[in-house]
Amino acid sequence: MTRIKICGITRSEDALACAQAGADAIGLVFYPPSPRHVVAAQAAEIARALPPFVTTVGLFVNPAAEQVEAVLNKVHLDVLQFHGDESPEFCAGFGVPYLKAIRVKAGVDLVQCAIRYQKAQGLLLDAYVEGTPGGTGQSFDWELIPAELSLPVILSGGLEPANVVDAIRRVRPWAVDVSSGVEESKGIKDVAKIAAFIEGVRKGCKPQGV
Ligand SMILES: O=C(O)c1ccccc1N[C@@H]1O[C@H](COP(=O)(O)O)[C@@H](O)[C@H]1O
Repeated sequence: MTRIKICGITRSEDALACAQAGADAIGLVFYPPSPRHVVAAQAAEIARALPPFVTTVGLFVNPAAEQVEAVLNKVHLDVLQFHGDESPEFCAGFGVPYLKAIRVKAGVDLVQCAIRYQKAQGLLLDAYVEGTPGGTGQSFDWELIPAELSLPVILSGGLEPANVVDAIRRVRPWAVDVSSGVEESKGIKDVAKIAAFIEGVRKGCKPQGV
């Protein structure tokens, strides 16, 4: 079954709703310009509210190493997600597994990206939108994803209940990641959309016609 990460959680009740609906991971955004930004104390409270076996992912965009260390000292994060121009050495420097986000547009060599970030747990593929590092609700052309990559693919960018079945059937990613598509407003999740999204993932994983 394709794993599910729901990102941009700002409230403990939303984190719990994700877990209860069957999400495998939640994402906490440590990027101050984002409308989904959380401070460390808030993130620690959200992480503590989670039941066992739900992974917490911390998202950063071109952070200073001290910023990541400061968050790690206060919040239990299982995985780091780097969404900027961080080098492989920087990403690997915290002793915590990481995902590298790549903003996909025509001409991006994803095979080379997977080789460059070979120590990552996976490549998270998001839409390239000029001037915005992510969380845009925009999707990209999934045909740009090579059939074979040396890292697991986490598909993101504009996923929502209405397109996730097709996304899974076409891309067959290791995991999907959604933020805008399950929101009621920026940073506030919609429980019905989360349930519909997860149902869509399950449907997309089944053989067609079942
Ligand atoms: O969520 C944000 O505000 C954000 C800010 C900066 C970088 C990434 C961000 N979110 C991530 O973007 C992708 C796609 O999100 P969406 O579903 O299209 O809204 C996802 O990985 C979010 O975690």
